[in-house]
Amino acid sequence: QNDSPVLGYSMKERVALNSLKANLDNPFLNKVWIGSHCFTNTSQWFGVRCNSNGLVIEIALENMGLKGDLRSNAFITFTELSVLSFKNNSLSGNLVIDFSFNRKLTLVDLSGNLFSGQIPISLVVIPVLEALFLQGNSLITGSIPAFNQSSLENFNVSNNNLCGPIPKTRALQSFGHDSYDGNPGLCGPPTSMACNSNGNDTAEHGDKTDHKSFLGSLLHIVKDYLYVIEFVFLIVIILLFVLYYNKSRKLKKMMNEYKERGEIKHEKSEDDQLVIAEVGGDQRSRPFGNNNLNTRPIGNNNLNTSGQERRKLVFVADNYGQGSNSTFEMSDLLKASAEGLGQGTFGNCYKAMMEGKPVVVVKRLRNLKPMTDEEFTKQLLQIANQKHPNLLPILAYYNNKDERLLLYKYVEKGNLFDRLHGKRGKGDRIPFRWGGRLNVARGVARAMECLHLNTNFLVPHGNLKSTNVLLDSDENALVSDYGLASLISVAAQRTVCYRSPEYQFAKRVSKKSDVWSYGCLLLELLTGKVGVYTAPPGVSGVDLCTWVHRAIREEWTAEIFDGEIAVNRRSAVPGMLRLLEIALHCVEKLPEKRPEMSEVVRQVEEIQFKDQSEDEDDLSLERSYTDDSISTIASGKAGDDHNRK
Ligand SMILES: Nc1ncnc2c1ncn2[C@@H]1O[C@H](COP(=O)(O)OP(=O)(O)OP(=O)(O)O)[C@@H](O)[C@H]1O
Repeated sequence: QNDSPVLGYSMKERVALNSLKANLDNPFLNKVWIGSHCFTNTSQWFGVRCNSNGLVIEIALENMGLKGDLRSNAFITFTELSVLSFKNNSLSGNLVIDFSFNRKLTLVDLSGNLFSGQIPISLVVIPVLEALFLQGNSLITGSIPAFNQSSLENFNVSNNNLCGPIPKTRALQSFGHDSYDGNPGLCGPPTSMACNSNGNDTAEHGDKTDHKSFLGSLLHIVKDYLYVIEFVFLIVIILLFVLYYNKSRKLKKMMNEYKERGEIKHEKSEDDQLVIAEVGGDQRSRPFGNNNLNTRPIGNNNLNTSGQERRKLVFVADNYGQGSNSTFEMSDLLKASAEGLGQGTFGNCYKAMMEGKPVVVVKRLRNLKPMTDEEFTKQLLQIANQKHPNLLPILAYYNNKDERLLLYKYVEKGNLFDRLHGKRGKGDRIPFRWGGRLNVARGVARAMECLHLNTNFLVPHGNLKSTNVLLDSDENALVSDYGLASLISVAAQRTVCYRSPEYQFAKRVSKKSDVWSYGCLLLELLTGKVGVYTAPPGVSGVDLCTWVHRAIREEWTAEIFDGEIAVNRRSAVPGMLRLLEIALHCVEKLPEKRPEMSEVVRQVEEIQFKDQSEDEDDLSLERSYTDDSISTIASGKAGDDHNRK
């Protein structure tokens, strides 16, 4: 198979790519898929990436209006393929693709097409599959195969025509109903549609697409429900009785404990649980819950983790837990209106608004690795003890056996991703100029240096990206989510953003992978382009490293910098070029070639910012970009691959 060492690519893969090209017959691909598709780790073919052996590891052709179908054997040659994405095209035909030779696939995204047929069974046996997106094809039918890879972190088959019960595998049951919504024939948890007694969905077999048959089967459900309703009622009564019995027993025990310590004040159950509505499509405000925990804020840095303390909000930030306005209790939080902010790697985030209290953000942690309460508290306090003006402090945490929450101040100006990419092309966008971006680059570098230098911490950030950089009222950077990668399972860590090349092998985050992420963040700041790994659903991004290297190599130099900073012209160009050089140094393929964060801070701080008003009318932009400076960067720091041409 591997004829790559001699040629720099595999001949078989070349034949397969050419056959894919012929099959898709897309004018753009026909034009640009020429020459060698790989030369060791360099690919000039749009959407194709190769590894150092010249084998294809990624085919990503997204949002290109591609038509036609994908042959069943289209990918069997690509044994090293890790990422396959055709999202948001118009591909059709039966999805009988054979993936059994693609044992290294981590991401398959065929969402937003017109595929029909069943979910390929060969995907079930891919041991490292982390993400499968098939949503929005409308025509995919049949049942969901029993995916159960422990690596599977993202799964979405919504808005198709799937049917039958959702297999009760651990992996499939771990996703929310939104991964399955829009399939009228699917039943069983996590959907709210019950399956009938034959194990089939209540809407009969989902292959039937017409609404009439669906309505007919709905009547059938109602009939079935009438039969089981008495039984359910009986079960509920028994459960309530058992719950009541348990609760009163625990209450008695707790009262006795309090009595023994002469501390009895309130009568509350230990079992009171926090209930927070999950984030759904509907992001309207709603109350967090109506439980009434007996909680009170404790003083600053009160780190007592006894059983009683565990059920309270523990305030860990400076200036919290003392001032009358800033303090609040879990009961205030439970009464707050909550607005979903998003679903991230570490859990869901909510904005909580309490009457007369500061607005806070609650992060409900999930995917935590197994650890005792004490271990959790210890690690969390290590994170909370990181103090730096560019790190978003943790205000408080809540550690209960079923629920672990982190609380942060709500940062009004939102995140860097929205600042960079939001409202583009709209009249109300406030331009994000060079000075502001340089300030953010500096702030983030300092925050990362602080994390890397603190010998008591020594946990890398692990998930640096533009949505984890928040902007305070003066647009200073506040890095968030630092250290949380150390709390989550290794499987969940695989979803971290901006995967560095060595991450593919080591599967662990490190200081050097943080440096890589910082370099990618700089490229996002400089180009104003959405990175492929940070792109939210429905937005396509580019692989920033590949794109910038290619732009330098092919001398599209005037296109590298975002138009909004390009207007700063003469005064800014040397600084922009220097920052680009630093970014390219940070994204060196070999981790040992990347600089330490303290070196990066020194270099970024050396960049001088001159008042841009000096040269507002300067029209020498083109000249600035076509001078020798960019080619110097290309031949110096940007790595070997762009020197080859
Ligand atoms: N303290 C905060 N103030 C304002 N917005 C916040 C705050 N914390 C998080 N956000 C925003 O809430 C959204 C969800 O955040 P969250 O950290 O859960 O996910 P993420 O950053 O998109 O992904 P990940 O979990 O991988 O970091 C993001 O847009 C983030 O910028």
